Amino acid sequence: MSGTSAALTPPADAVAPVRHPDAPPPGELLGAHYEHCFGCGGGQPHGLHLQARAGEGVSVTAEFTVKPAHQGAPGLAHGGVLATALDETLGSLNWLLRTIAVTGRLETDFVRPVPVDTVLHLDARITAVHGRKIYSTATGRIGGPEGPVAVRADALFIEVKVDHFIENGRPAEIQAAMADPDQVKRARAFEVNP
Ligand SMILES: CCCCCCCC/C=C\CCCCCCCC(=O)SCCNC(=O)CCNC(=O)[C@H](O)C(C)(C)COP(=O)(O)OP(=O)(O)OC[C@H]1O[C@@H](n2cnc3c(N)ncnc32)[C@H](O)[C@@H]1OP(=O)(O)O
Repeated sequence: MSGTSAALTPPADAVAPVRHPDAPPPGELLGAHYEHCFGCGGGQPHGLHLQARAGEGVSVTAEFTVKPAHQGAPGLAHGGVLATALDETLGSLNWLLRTIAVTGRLETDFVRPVPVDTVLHLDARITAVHGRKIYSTATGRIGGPEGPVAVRADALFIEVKVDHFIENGRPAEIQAAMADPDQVKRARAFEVNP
């Protein structure tokens, strides 16, 4: 069972994504966008610690090992955790555009059960851009990067400004982030696109 809703089908006048000239080269780790992010942050003890790597064009790869803490049914990954891994991998694509964007819609197909200790090989790419709307797709394979697809997702990310976080985030974390020069530098750099 699979299929993509109309909201995730790019309109006819959507354009191909353009890799930013300053995007990390293929093979390079992208790094966390925020230390306490549940998906990628190194400072988040309960997080997934996903590390995405730039691929060719506007694509990324990542590996996620399913841990006992990620179970839904006995010995099997929880679907929501797998969706999080897909969401995070898809979100990291926006750093190749140097655009800050948040998930508007995420549609996930769960094709095969994923046992604990499995390495999920994630592969994601941006398919089209229409104004602030960024269309993307991802797969998660098991048994190796060329193994069978266990999960897949299509997504729509929406471009936002840094103010999206400043206006909506809890003040304590926003103040801490704004006091961190690396975080501010990283966030502001993405607002000055050529
Ligand atoms: C110095 C301070 C430090 C801060 C620095 C931080 C740096 C962080 C860097 C990077 C962060 C990346 C984080 C990635 C984390 C992984 C990904 C996530 O989990 S993100 C969290 C989950 N997502 C949300 O929380 C979104 C909640 N939703 C919203 O805030 C709004 O709904 C938002 C921004 C998505 C859209 O609201 P609107 O008012 O800006 O725009 P409208 O006009 O509603 O939509 C624009 C277009 O998009 C379509 N659209 C919007 N939502 C849609 C949907 N759900 N389905 C289909 N289309 C949708 C609309 O139909 C419209 O299309 P038409 O231009 O008219 O063609």
